[in-house]
Formats: sequence, C-alpha cells, structure tokens
Amino acid sequence: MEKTLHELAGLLLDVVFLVREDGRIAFVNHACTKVLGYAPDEMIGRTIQDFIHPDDLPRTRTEMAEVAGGRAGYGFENRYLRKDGSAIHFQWTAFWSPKDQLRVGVARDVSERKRSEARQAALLALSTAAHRADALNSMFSAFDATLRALLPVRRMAAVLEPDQRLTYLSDGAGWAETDGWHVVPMSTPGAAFGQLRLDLAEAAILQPAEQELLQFAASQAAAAIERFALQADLAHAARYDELTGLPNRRLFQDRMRLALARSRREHAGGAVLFIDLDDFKCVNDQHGHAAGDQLLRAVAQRIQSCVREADTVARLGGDEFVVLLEEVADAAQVRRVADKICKALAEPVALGAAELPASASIGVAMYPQQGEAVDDLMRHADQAMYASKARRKAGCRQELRYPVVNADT
Ligand SMILES: Nc1nc2c(ncn2[C@@H]2O[C@H](COP(=O)(O)OP(=O)(O)OP(=O)(O)O)[C@@H](O)[C@H]2O)c(=O)[nH]1
Repeated sequence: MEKTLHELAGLLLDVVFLVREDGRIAFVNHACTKVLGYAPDEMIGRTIQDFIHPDDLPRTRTEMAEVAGGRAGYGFENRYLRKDGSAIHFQWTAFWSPKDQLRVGVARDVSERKRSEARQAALLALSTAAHRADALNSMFSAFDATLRALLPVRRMAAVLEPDQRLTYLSDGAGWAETDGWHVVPMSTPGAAFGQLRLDLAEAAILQPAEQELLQFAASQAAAAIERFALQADLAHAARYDELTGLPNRRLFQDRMRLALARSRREHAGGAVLFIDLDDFKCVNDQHGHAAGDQLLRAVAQRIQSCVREADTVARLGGDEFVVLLEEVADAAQVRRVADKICKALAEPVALGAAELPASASIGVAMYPQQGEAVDDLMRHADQAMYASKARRKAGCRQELRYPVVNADT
C-alpha cells in the first residue's frame, strides 16, 4: 500500500513542514505543532517566514531558494520561534518534490546541543578574557558581554574587597545598592577578592549549568585579580625598599635623571646627600636585628620629615640613605637641611626597653657644579660621606656624634 506524503510525515517523530512554492505552509505534522506550541490551524496557510527567528531570516531565504532550485538541503541550522516567543534551534533536511509541488522539510530540535556549544564557547571566551586582559575593566567588560549573550542577565557589576569598592558596572546602568542581585563570590582557595553581581531578568531562574558558568566566570576573575595584584606587588618591589617603604636605588636614580634633565632645561641646581648611619652594626649586635630594623624605619621617617614633598629620600640598602634636593639656592641651604637631618636623628628612638639616638655621616654633591651625570654625583657624595666618616673616626667620638657636612660642599 502506497502511503501519501502527508501520511508518512504524520508518522515521523521529527518536525515536518510541507511548504508550497509561494512559501505558504501546506501541512505540519503533530511533532511540529507540539514543539512550536501552535495548533495546526494557526500554522497552515501562513507563510513559513512568520515562524523563523528574524536574525536568521536572510540566510534561511537563501537556503530555501537553493532547495527550491533542486539542491537537496542537508544539515542547515536556524532558529524558529515558539508561540510563547522562545527560540528553538532546528537542524534540517529538505528537498523539493516536483511531483507534489511541495518543499519537504524535516527538522530536529538541536537546542540542547546549541546551548552546550554556546556554553563551551562562553567558557573559552571567559578564560581568554581573564588571561589576556591587561586591566580589570576590560576583563569585566568582556565577561559582561559573554554572560549577557548567554544568560538572562540584564546588568553586571563587580565589587572588590576589602571595602566592596565598585570596580565595574554595565554601560548605562546606575549603581544603587544591589538588593536582589544574584551574587557570586570571586575567590581562590586562599583568598576572597570580591563579588560578581548580576541583575537577572524578571522571574529568571538559573539552571545548574548556568550557575556553573557563573562560578567559572567568578573563579577566572579571582585568578586574574590575584595575578594583577601580584604584578603590582612585583612592580612596587622593583622600585621601593620593603623595610622602610622608601624608593630604592633604581627609583632614586630615575628621579635623579629627571631632575638633572629639568635642571639643564631650567638652569636650576640641586644636591644629592649621601647618608650613612654611624656604628649601626652596634645596634644590631647589642639590641638585635629587629631593633635595628625599627631604627632604620624611624630614620627613614625622620629624614623624610626634614625635606620638602618634592624631594626624594631613598634607601640604597643596609644603613645607607640618599636624598635628592631639587631647586636649592646654594650650599648653605643644603648644609641647613643636613644639619636638620642630623638633629632629627639625634632624638632618641624607643626600641623596646632601650631609647637610642642615631647619628650619621653625610656627604653632599651639588649639581651642576660637581657633575651632571647620575653616577658622577652619587660617587662624589659617597666619597664626601666617607671623608666625613673618616674625620669622625679620627677625632673624638663624642664630639663628632652629630657630624659636620663635608667641607667640599
Ligand atoms: N637590622 C638591619 N641591619 C642591617 C640591614 N641591612 C644591613 N644591616 C646591617 O647594617 C650594618 C651596616 O654596617 P656598616 O655600615 O658596615 O657599619 P657601621 O656599624 O654603620 O659602621 P660605620 O658605617 O663605619 O659607622 C651591618 O651590620 C649590616 O648587617 C637591615 O635591613 N636591617
């Protein structure tokens, strides 16, 4: 017994459309009406394009024209719209039946595979954004686009610990305290960095796979924040002394280069002070290394308090400090600053049970008089400091407790 096309189509579990040459639907099977949520009457007679997702219409038209021209269609994918407005992904086989003057289209619901592919692509996009981003804002912006394309998310915000500082907010979104937002902590096994906050579409309930995607986003963000913090720490460590927080030799020399360039341009002079504590080894030996550290920190603060904000105080290492004084009028002004430093250091510092004063030998190099290159000036100031220290050692310890500035200056 020969079955008609309609009878056969009715038997299939896959979705079947029979469409006339003018694009109007001649027949839909039970699977079709069930999947799309329409009654047969609501579909038959209407043009098929009414049911296709508008974004997929242009390429679907091209495919339909080619099938109408005689090429069998196999594997074409597009989205249709259900009666409730939601989208469904179909994969098609189709051919034109000249005998019936109908286009026969058989479709399978591949929405789950599409969702899984989209999730995989999102995972890759999130991890790429987290690894490639050179700033937090660009990373969160990429996260925002990826998550909003896939999840029922209207807006995204990111806040950072320790003070819940808002660091990212979707474009055009106003920030009110985010009651009711979906919160995902950004943390690594050892540390909490803040939260991703998502404003979900009304009545949206996240599926387990969607929750997992958000967890992944938050963990990638946490790893990136940790990396940025580490980079910032390393950058800081490369330029600052850990014990005192002062600039280190490298940053000091950079500042000197800038100051020397400025001095050439503006014909203004300045000075470098080389400061070495006297008998500092005794502090360590008699009071312990921790007390020595404490004294070094106090010395750093006191030297800093004797100069202007624009001047630079640095620790070269051990008990050696340097000061860059910009725009000084003459050697007398430099001498006054050196005396002020000596006096400040002479004030006893409380180190546990003991109270200790500090004293230092100071050498000075003026620029441009004693050099216009960083190395020359540092060497000159160092030698002047040694000469000063040698005089102190040659003379009475008590008298030279607060040494005079080297006579060269
Ligand atoms: N506590 C502490 N000591 C340090 C640090 N770095 C270096 N030192 C010590 O600082 C001392 C520096 O000694 P020197 O400058 O050579 O000698 P000094 O005792 O100051 O003697 P003069 O410079 O000749 O007056 C050494 O004993 C170092 O071990 C540090 O970060 N903390």
